[in-house]
This record gives sequence, C-alpha cells and structure tokens, in this order.
Amino acid sequence: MAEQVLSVKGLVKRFGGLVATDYVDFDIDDNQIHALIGPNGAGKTTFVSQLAGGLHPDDGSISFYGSDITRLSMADRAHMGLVRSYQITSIFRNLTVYENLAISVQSRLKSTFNFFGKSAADRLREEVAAVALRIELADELDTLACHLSYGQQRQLEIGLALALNPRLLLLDEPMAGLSPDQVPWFVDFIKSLKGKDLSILLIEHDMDAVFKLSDRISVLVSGKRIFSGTPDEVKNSAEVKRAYLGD
Ligand SMILES: Nc1ncnc2c1ncn2[C@@H]1O[C@H](COP(=O)(O)OP(=O)(O)OP(=O)(O)O)[C@@H](O)[C@H]1O
Repeated sequence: MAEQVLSVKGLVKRFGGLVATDYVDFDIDDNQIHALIGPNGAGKTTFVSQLAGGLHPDDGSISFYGSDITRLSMADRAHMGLVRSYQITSIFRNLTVYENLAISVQSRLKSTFNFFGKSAADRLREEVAAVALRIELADELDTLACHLSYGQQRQLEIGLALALNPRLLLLDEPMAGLSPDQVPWFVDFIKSLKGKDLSILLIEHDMDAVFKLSDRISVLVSGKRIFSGTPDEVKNSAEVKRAYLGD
C-alpha cells in the first residue's frame, strides 16, 4: 500500500457566518498528483492556505507523514517538506535564475552547511544546478528573471519551491495565464516532477489539464468535499456533473 503523505480530518474554517471549509476529510498518498477542483468561491484556496499554515483552522486536524502539524508555523511545515509554491510575485525579477534559486537553496542549507566536507559554495552550486535541470532552465542560469518568458517565470516559481526539497508541493493554479499552446508542455512538465517522495496537490481551473495530470481528484463545493476519485470516476459521477462540471 502507498505511504500516506497527508491526512486531513474534519477541517473547518469560518469567516464570520460563512463556512469556507466545512468538515473536510482529505488524504494524499505518496507519488500522487491530487487535484482539488470546484467552482469559484468553493474554498480551494482557503483549504490550501490551512495546509500550508497561512490560515489556522477552527476545527479538525492535519497530519503530515503521521505527525500532527495542525498548529505548526508555515516555516516549520516547509522545513518538514510541505511547501507551497507562490505566484510569480515571489520571483526576484532583477536577479538571475541562478541567484533566485540560490536564495531558496541557501535558506534550506544554511543550518546544515557545517556538516558537509565540501565547501558551502560548491554544494550550493550543485544544488542550484540540479534544480535548474528539473525545471528545464539549466541554459538560463545567467538570465535575469525579468527577461524570461512568462512560462519560464512560472517554471522558476516552481523551482523556488523545489529548492526547498518538498515532499508535498502545493501548486495553486500553476498554469494560469499560459497561452493554450503552452499548456500541453506544462502538463508534461508538472507530471515529470512527481515521484517517490514528491506528491503534488494541484488547484487548477483547466479541466483538460486536470484530467490528464491527476491520479486522484477531489471536488469541493461550498466548502464541502462532495466527491473524491480517479479522473474517470469524477467524469462519470452524476453528483459532480450536477454540482460542478455540467453535462
Ligand atoms: N479572508 C477572508 N475573509 C472573509 N471571507 C473570505 C476570506 N477568504 C476567502 N473568503 C471567502 O471564502 C469563500 C471561499 O474562498 P476561496 O478563495 O477559498 O475559494 P476558491 O475555491 O479558492 O475560489 P477561486 O476558484 O475563485 O479562487 C469565498 O466565499 C470567499 O469570499
């Protein structure tokens, strides 16, 4: 049986009288892309913010690889490997790709530098090069981020998160703003990131992309998780069609 990465039980978040997360149970296994879909205002971002630690739930629990993280800070969660990729604004536009990635790698390595025989600079270079390869920007290390194409900036944004060595990556609309001809490449790119020890929780409005990418899909409507299943099960669910996808 696949190892369980994340287990959420009875999560609740209220904004005044509005229940934005309504007793949600949710699991992610290792080596999976799990998409969270639902109409605008369904509570997807609110849910993900509670996983990342930016918002504190009113009730329920979140466990990550068996540890209760419900009350941990965002930094502590990131340190454990639960990392949210931020929108493009997290990129330093006037720094190079190398410098951007180095800042992220350094923030992870700084506490461990002294434990390695190699010089810190060598290790930093190696780690940055490895991330640049994964995000397919190895040829752009000296390019200023502001000179990258929009799609490459989105790759770099994911690279900043990968540099933190996540075991669960939270991606909130990673394909927003891409032109339709860029989407197929990006679908393959995101698929290439997952593996043993790296699962992905994806929020995405492009349903074709979601169906191609996901191992499992959960559907959120008015703060409630109304369905979870494989892409085929979601496509064929009368309940999901009624509440969200339409006929
Ligand atoms: N800080 C807040 N204060 C009050 N209400 C909020 C707050 N954040 C979100 N909401 C409300 O909670 C509900 C869920 O919002 P959320 O942004 O999580 O939905 P979503 O599914 O991510 O939507 P979208 O697909 O449009 O991004 C909405 O009704 C929203 O107006």
